[in-house]
Amino acid sequence: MSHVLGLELRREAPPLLGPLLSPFPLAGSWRSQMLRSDHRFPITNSTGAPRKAAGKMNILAPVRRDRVLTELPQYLRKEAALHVHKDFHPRVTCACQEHRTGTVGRFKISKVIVVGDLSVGKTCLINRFCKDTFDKNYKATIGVDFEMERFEVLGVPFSLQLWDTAGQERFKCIASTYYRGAQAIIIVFNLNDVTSLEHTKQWLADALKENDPSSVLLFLVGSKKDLSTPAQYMLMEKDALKVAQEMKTVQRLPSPEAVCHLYSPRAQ
Ligand SMILES: Nc1nc2c(ncn2[C@@H]2O[C@H](COP(=O)(O)OP(=O)(O)OP(=O)(O)O)[C@@H](O)[C@H]2O)c(=O)[nH]1
Repeated sequence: MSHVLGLELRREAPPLLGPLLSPFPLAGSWRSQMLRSDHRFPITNSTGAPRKAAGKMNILAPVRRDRVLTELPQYLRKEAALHVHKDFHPRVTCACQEHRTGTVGRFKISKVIVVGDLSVGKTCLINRFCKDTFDKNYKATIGVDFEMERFEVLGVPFSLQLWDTAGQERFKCIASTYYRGAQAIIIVFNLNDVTSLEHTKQWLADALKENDPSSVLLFLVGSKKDLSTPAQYMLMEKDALKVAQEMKTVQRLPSPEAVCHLYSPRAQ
């Protein structure tokens, strides 16, 4: 199961990530950190004993069933859609089927960074997505954390790297070194804390220092919906949509991708 893979990855990151990341020039933060370090990560089994060297080792677990998309989900609102087509371009499908994906290689990997104020719910959002869990106890992220989710989209293997960054000021410096090479930025704010919404502009500005605004996808996500009253929620939604619009205009982001999602990992 891919959420297990996420945990496994942390223990055995370099051997697994090596072949995954090598064809992808942008997802370099983790890799370059590892390349810079002198550590050697032994390949071990669950008991910690080294695995036998096998001729060929199938290290990837099958893609989780709910991560196999046989058709692209249709958008609910066109203005909030990442794609408006029903299928890949025939040339893309053909190239994938014939393994002619060139420099992209066998795997397509996208890097997503999740940023936002302290305790807004970034880790919970990722955990709900990757492990379908929710922890009500707060444990601050130190520096960065990392999850990997594998998909199969219209028969094409696809992996998502999710980088969970710390919201605490003292870790900002470490976390920001992992911003580079993101294809998507998720900025989280707390629906019950207007200051966290105001701070999203600064989080975006910092993340865009390391990324190309013309190609990055942006999501503004409001968390802790279960803790707000309908009246509070309506007000906040209005403000959040305004901020999302402002972000698009100020940062000249490509239009439909700056979208506002309002979310609660508890309520789902
Ligand atoms: N009620 C409720 N609590 C939430 C929700 N999302 C997160 N929390 C709680 O808020 C606290 C902080 O959540 P985290 O996900 O750790 O926050 P974070 O943004 O990762 O925090 P940092 O790592 O410090 O940046 C935890 O106690 C969570 O249980 C939500 O949607 N509803």
